[in-house]
Amino acid sequence: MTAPVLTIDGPSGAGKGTVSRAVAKLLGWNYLDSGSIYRSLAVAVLNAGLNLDDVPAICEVAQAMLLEFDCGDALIVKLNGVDITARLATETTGNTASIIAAYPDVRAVLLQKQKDFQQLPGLVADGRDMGSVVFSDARYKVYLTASAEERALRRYKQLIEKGIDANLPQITREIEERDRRDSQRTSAPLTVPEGALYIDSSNLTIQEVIDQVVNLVV
Ligand SMILES: Nc1ncnc2c1ncn2[C@@H]1O[C@H](COP(=O)(O)OP(=O)(O)O)[C@@H](O)[C@H]1O
Ligand SMILES: Nc1ccn([C@@H]2O[C@H](COP(=O)(O)OP(=O)(O)O)[C@@H](O)[C@H]2O)c(=O)n1
Repeated sequence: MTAPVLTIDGPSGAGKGTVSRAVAKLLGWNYLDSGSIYRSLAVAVLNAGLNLDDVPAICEVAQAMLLEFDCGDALIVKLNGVDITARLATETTGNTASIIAAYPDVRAVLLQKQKDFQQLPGLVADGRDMGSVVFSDARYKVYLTASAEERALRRYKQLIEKGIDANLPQITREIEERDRRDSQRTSAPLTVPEGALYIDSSNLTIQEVIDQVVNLVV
């Protein structure tokens, strides 16, 4: 039996990670935070001091990197044996991830690493192209969004809570820039997958979103 997949795609700060983790826990399913794979590669690329337009070198780093995920209450990620969890959350990492994620060759190298997460009893997969490309035949699909102002405010509060210095106007600009880059790239752009349940969470609580998503499956 193939494991059923629930995909949750959407822009930065929409609540994908929060909702996906909660839904995976409620269903007892596995969880793939595909953005953390792109973010981990961004850390590896920054560590190696590569130029962000050196695609062959980025692909080489992507192929060689060894990632370990510990999906307990909080996600812990190790890159080649070193805990990089704290560096994953920064906006520098997120923006770098968005730049290198636009290269089709880079996406191709990371494809199988993501597909490997489809294991019984099921998978909740969060990202930009989960329902459109990586798990295009998923049984359940959600597109989760919110206004750019609301998403910037959420991200700002999240960074401050983590003790990371943050500036709201700058985050708003970066969110808009990332939306543009993620939606306009030619390879696996951010899009509403066919048949997806569309949820605008601007005026919904986290619990209300979780309820809508779980209702799709049970
Ligand atoms: N519906 C909501 N209402 C208010 N805050 C939310 C909502 N959904 C998520 N958040 C908060 O917004 C922040 C970003 O959520 P996150 O799950 O990291 O988004 P994404 O994975 O889409 O980038 C988190 O601090 C989270 O608690
Ligand atoms: N499936 C995915 C997931 C992330 N990404 C890229 O990786 C970046 C970081 O992803 P993320 O999910 O951690 O970002 P947030 O939504 O948490 O800000 C995104 O801006 C995308 O450019 C992607 O291209 N495809």
